[in-house]
Amino acid sequence: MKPFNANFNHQKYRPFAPVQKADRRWPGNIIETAPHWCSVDLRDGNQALMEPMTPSQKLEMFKLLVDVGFKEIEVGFPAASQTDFDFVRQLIEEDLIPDDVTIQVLTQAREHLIARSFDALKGARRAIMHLYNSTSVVQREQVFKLSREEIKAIAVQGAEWVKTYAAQQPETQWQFQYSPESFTGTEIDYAVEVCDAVTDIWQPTPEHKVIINLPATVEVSTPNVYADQIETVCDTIARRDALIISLHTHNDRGCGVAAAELGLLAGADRLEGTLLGNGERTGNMDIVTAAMNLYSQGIDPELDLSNMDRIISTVERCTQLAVHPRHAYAGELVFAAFSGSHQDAINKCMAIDAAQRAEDPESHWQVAYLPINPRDLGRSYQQVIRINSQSGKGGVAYVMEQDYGVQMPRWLQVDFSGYIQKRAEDSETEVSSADIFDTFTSTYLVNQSRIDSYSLNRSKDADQLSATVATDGGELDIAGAGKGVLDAFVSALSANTGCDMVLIDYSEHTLGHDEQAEAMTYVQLSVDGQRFCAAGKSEDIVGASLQAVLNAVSRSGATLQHETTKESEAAEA
Ligand SMILES: CC(=O)SCCNC(=O)CCNC(=O)[C@H](O)C(C)(C)COP(=O)(O)OP(=O)(O)OC[C@H]1O[C@@H](n2cnc3c(N)ncnc32)[C@H](O)[C@@H]1OP(=O)(O)O
Ligand SMILES: CC(C)C(=O)C(=O)O
Repeated sequence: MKPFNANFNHQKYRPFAPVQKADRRWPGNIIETAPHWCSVDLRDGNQALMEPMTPSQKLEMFKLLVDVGFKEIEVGFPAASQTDFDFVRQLIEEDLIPDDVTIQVLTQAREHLIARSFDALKGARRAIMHLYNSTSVVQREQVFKLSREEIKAIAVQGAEWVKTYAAQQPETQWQFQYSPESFTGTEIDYAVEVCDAVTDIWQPTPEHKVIINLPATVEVSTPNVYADQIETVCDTIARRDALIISLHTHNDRGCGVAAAELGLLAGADRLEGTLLGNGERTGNMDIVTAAMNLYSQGIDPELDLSNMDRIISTVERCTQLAVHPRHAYAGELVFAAFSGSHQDAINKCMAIDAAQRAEDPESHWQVAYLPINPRDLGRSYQQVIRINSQSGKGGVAYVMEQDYGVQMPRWLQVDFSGYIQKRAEDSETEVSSADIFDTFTSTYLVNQSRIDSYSLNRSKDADQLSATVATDGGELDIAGAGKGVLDAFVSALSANTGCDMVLIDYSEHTLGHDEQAEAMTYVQLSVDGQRFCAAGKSEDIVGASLQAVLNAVSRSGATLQHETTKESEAAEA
C-alpha cells in the first residue's frame, strides 16, 4: 500500500480534555421556545469575507435582517474601519433603525477603540456595546504572553472604560456585553472568574441585564462538551439572574448548530450567528438552520424565514458566496428526491396529507423524507420530485399529475417508467418535466390513425358500433359488436386486422374541472398475446376511449386493412 503523505500524521494532535461533571442535567432538557437571536452577519460575517461588504451591500443586508425579524443586530466593528464607522453613523443619522431593534457593535478592550466605538454610536436610541478579549490558554501564553491575572486586568480595564464612556452619552440606553473570546479553550473556572470581574464593574440587575457571550471561537470538541461548559458556567457564575447567557458558535468541526442547540439545553438564553452560516473559516452558526430546526418541531422561531429565495439571493449578493445546493432548508436540492423509493413514499404521503388537510387544515405534517412542507419556504412541489436514472414509476407519475394533470393508472406507470429510465440512461442527465411529457405523448398518444366519427346502437344483448377511421391510406369504415363500446370496437379491429385482440385494462379521468374539460383514457390491449399500453384524449369520453384503443393497435404494428387492400390480398391468395 502507498504510504500516506508524511504531513498527514494525526499524532501531533491531542484530544480535548472532557469536562468532569457529575451533575449533568442538560441531556434531559428540551427546547420549548426560541432564544433571543442576534445576527452578526454585518460583523463576524463581514470580517471573514474576501471582499468586505460595500456600504450599499451592508444596508441591503441590514434591511433583510430587520425584515426577517432580528431585534438585535451587530452592525460592525466601527473602530476597525471607516466603512464600518460610517455605516453605523448612517443607520443613526438616517433613522434607519426600527424602534424595536437594537444595534450592537464590537470593540477590543483598548481605550482608543472603545472611545471611537462610542463616537460611532452618538445619538443612538439604544445600543449594545460588546467588549471582548481573549482568555484561552494558547492566547494567554503565545499571543499576549500574559498571566491569568494580567489577562483578567485587560477585561476589567475594558469594562471600566466602557462604563465611563457610556456615562458620557446618557441619551443612549446602553446594554453591555462581554465575551471571553476563545472561551472553549479557556479553563471554565477562569472564564467564570473573568466574567465575574467584569460584572463586578458593570453591576447588572435583573431589570438591567448584562450579556455574557461564551464563544466557541474555535470549535474544539463534540457539542456535548460545549454544553457541559455552558451548564458549568450557568451554575457557577455570579449574578446569574442579572445575566443573559449568549452563545456564539463556529463550525470548525461542522457542529456549530448542534453545539448551539445543546448550549441552549444547558441554560443559555441567546444565540449569535449569521444567515446561512457565513463567518470566519467554516463559518458562524447558521441561524437559518437553527431557527428552522425549531420551526420543524412546532416551535415558533420568532423569525420569518418564509421568503427563503430573498434570503438566499441577498446573502449571496452581499457575501459573494454561493449557497450549497444541499444546505439545510435553503439549498436548491434539499426538498428534491431523485431516487425511486423516496419519490414513491413522498407521492403516497402527500396524497394522504392533501386528503387529511382538506378535512382538518390543522392536521400535522407527516410526509416521509420531507421534514417540513417545502411550500412554507416558498418552494413549489414541482421542485420536489426530479427524475433521473435512479427514479421509479412513482416519481414519474407524480410529475405527470402535478404538471400536466395526467393521472396514470398503476399498470401504465409501470410501463411508462421503463421509457423514462431509458431516456435518463441515454442522456445521462436529469430528465425535465417537459421531456417526460414529450415521451408520454410520443409513446402513447401516437394518433397514427384517428377516429373521425362513430355511431353506437345499444341493445340489451350487445352494442353495435360503426366507426370511420382516418388513416394515412384514407378513410376506413369498420363495424363490430360486443358487450360495451370498447368490446365492440376491439372486435371490429380484430376482424379487420386479423389479429387476436383482448382489452386487458382501462382507466379514464377528466383533465380539468369544467364541463368542457377533455377526457383522458388509458388502455392496455393484448394483440396476439403481447400487451400494448396507450392513451387517448378528446372532449368526448367515448371518442377518447376509441382513440386509446386505436393508438394501442398502432403501437402493436398491426395494420388496418382497407377494403381494396383486403380485396387485392384475397385475389393474390
Ligand atoms: C474572534 C473575533 O472575531 S474577534 C474580532 C476580530 N475582528 C477583527 O479583528 C476585525 C477588526 N480588527 C481590526 O481591524 C484591527 O484589529 C483593529 C483596527 C481593531 C486594531 O488594529 P491594530 O491595533 O493594528 O492591531 P491588532 O488588532 O493586530 O491588535 C493587536 C494588539 O492588540 C491587542 N489586542 C488584541 N485583541 C485585544 C482585545 N480584545 N483587547 C485588548 N487588546 C487586544 C494584542 O495583544 C496586540 O497587542 P500588541 O500590539 O501590544 O502586541
Ligand atoms: C468576539 C467574539 C464573540 C467572536 O467573534 C468569536 O469569539 O468568535
